[in-house]
Amino acid sequence: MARVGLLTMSDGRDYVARDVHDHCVRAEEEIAAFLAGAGHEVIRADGIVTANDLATSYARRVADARPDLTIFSYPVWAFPHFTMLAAAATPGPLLLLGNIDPQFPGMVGMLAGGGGLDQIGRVHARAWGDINQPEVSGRILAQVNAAAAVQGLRGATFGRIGGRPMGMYTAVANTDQWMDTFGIDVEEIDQWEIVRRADQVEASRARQAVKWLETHAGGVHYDGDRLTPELLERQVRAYYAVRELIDEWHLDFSGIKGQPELTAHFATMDIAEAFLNDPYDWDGAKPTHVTSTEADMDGALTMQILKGLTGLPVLFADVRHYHAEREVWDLCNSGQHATWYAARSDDPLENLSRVHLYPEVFYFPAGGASVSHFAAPGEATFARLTRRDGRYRMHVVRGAFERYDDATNEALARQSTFEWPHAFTRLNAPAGEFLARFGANHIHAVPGEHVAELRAVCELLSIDYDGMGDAAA
Ligand SMILES: C[C@H](O)[C@@H](O)[C@@H](O)C(=O)CO
Repeated sequence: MARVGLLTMSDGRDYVARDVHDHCVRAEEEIAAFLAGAGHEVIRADGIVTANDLATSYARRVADARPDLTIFSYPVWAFPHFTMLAAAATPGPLLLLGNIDPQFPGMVGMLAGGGGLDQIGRVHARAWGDINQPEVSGRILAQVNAAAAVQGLRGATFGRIGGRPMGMYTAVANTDQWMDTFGIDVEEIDQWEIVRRADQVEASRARQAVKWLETHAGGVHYDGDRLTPELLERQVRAYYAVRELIDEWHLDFSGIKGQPELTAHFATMDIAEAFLNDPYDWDGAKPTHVTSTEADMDGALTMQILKGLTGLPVLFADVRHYHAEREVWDLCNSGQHATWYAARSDDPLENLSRVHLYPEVFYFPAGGASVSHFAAPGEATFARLTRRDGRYRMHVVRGAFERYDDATNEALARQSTFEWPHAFTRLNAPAGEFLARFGANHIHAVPGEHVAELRAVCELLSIDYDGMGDAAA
């Protein structure tokens, strides 16, 4: 649910404003009803804007409610300086909405206002037409969702637990640039805190959780070495330790370095990361907390934006392999995929029934469980924030998760790392285009179609939109 401000621009001549007043009010009521019907909170101005001082005072009053997006509606010709004054009093994202009604020159009003904003370099979005038309309502809702996701970043705090892993430049972002572009602060927290606090977690809590996993997971494959009940308990303790850090440091999203210190000498963070990203754990339902593997900052930020758009758990994966003969990617992760992706069910037990906990592989001598499953099939939107020569861009590509019969899934997974989670994926972009341009080793996804929203997010953040394949259009 977003908070949307709504102002209607009109004519500055009292005798004209009077004659078009009812038309303006009807148009505003229709927009307000549409937005409320879509589940959003609407903050309407105290009246129709028919004078310069009202443009400022009405806009200030609406801005006081800190809307995620403010819509300037143009059902009739409107004096353009009203737009400029109202925009000056509107700090947040702006959408100009023009009608397509030949009887009333609302389109002229929108273009004159928009042209003025362009002249001063004020970023704004535009929509036009009959709000009852799906392409129009869809464009408006994409802007509303994008604005809510972007505003949701402002004032947030990222918890960077541990530093850069394995020399991974793509995992590290510039904190000044984050504050300037996204309004996000970064807390640097030592991984030692996980080790220290894990020790203090009540044993019974850890045992209870392990019991739940043993009962409900598709399999817990203890081997008496890399995966034992004690190691699984340690991973559960680490999960609770990170939950404590999130609460105490007021973290909105996080990343955990893991390699090599924890994965060599403590345990992997796979259980922690999987269930932090999940909308549940063994204690019941809970909000998801975006947590990136390898403390990947721009990865976590991409996930936080995708969560802001959908409210859903978000996938974090390595771009591990391309099966050219199948034109399918193996999006696997040396860390975790939220277990929700195993069946995308509201019933945690249905998801868990498809999850297998395997002993960690040779990369991770400290051991623990890897959280393995094959992502359930379905359409999805894939995205990743990267930087080119210091400038942010958002790679966006459509695609779909695929899952095959057990034997095929296993055969494909054994070509990479069977024990890790896999999302076999068909992308709507040629592999050559993708590999030539994709600027990171990690990719993120959410179910459904979100290309228009991501394009709007890039406009609002003044970063480059880099659509691939059919998302380029
Ligand atoms: C186990 C390896 O170090 C992996 O973590 C590495 O290949 C990556 O996934 C890097 O993103």
